[in-house]
Amino acid sequence: MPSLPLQSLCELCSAQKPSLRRPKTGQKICQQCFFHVFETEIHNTITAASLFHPGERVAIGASGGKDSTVLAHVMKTLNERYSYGVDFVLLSIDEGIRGYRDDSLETVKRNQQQYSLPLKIVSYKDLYDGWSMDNIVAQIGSKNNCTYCGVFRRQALDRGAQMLGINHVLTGHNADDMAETVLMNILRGDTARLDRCTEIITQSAESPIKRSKPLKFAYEKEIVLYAHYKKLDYFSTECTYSPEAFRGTARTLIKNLETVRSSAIIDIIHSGETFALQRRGGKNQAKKLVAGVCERCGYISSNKLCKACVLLDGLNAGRAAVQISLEKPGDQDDGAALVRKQLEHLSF
Ligand SMILES: Nc1ncnc2c1ncn2[C@@H]1O[C@H](COP(=O)(O)OP(=O)(O)OP(=O)(O)O)[C@@H](O)[C@H]1O
Repeated sequence: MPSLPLQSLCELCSAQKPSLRRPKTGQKICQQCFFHVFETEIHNTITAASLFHPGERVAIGASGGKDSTVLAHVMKTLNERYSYGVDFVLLSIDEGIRGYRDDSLETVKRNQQQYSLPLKIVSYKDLYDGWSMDNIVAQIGSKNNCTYCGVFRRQALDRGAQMLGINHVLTGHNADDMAETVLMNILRGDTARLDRCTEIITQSAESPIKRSKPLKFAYEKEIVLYAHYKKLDYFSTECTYSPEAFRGTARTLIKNLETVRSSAIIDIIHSGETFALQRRGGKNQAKKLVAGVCERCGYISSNKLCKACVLLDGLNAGRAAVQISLEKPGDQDDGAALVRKQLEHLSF
């Protein structure tokens, strides 16, 4: 029997017919090899960063979307395959967005059964004086709502983890998200954030909880393919409230770059990781945060009030505008903030 031409076999195993072209490398490979390389790359990311230790309890931030569903599936698979000895728990935040989060939480509840993992759901309403995102948008409109949601969700994930006695939360941020963030920080001239945005593990003085991103090098297109071929149960509707325009523009740019050069996503992350940022004589050095507690809610904060309580004060007082500086120490002299300061000192 004549042998098949080489290109009609999987470029990795040379045994099976290829069923897809791998977005990250362009290789034509079979489904089994795709599963294997996708999972193994995540395992390598985990071991290179020593992300877990045996006996550790770790929460997976589970939104029901493709990224965190794939994350939960792969973490369970690798934990069993490589005996990490980690005790995983699904942790979901209910922001209170009707027609979006209520439906995606139903998906997480099914995932809980499918993966036999415990699930904890924490809601904004319970944590924040009865405010849900639907109520917040009804009061402030749809313009700044992502700011509220971001501050509240970050703290809610921490608080949920604390309720579970856990100090490590995984999120499903992928390589595309990370490349977008690098690009946004460059475009904003935000060198302080640029310095740390590619780190796989982050922990701030404002939180006792460690965050990590095991999908940091996983391409979004591969996550979608993996979820599709594994027939994972996930929720694919976008949030009903307005997305951040700046991030959306950076996202489109990344996607366009990817179509002409598939390695662009990894290349941007690599650049972000290896930039040597020039320090300006201590001017750009981060002020040391002194961790204290919020006078109002008692949660960790480096200011008198934590960011969530500052926002809640505004909401409870019926103010619409965001009265909060979301800058981190060291950011003050960068980009737009720097231009603003220079303009303030101009005299005519
Ligand atoms: N409501 C939530 N509850 C728990 N974790 C969340 C929630 N929203 C976001 N996360 C975590 O933060 C990560 C990034 O969230 P983002 O809002 O950017 O969603 P995404 O990129 O669409 O991810 P996904 O596909 O998992 O929804 C998610 O993968 C998840 O781990």
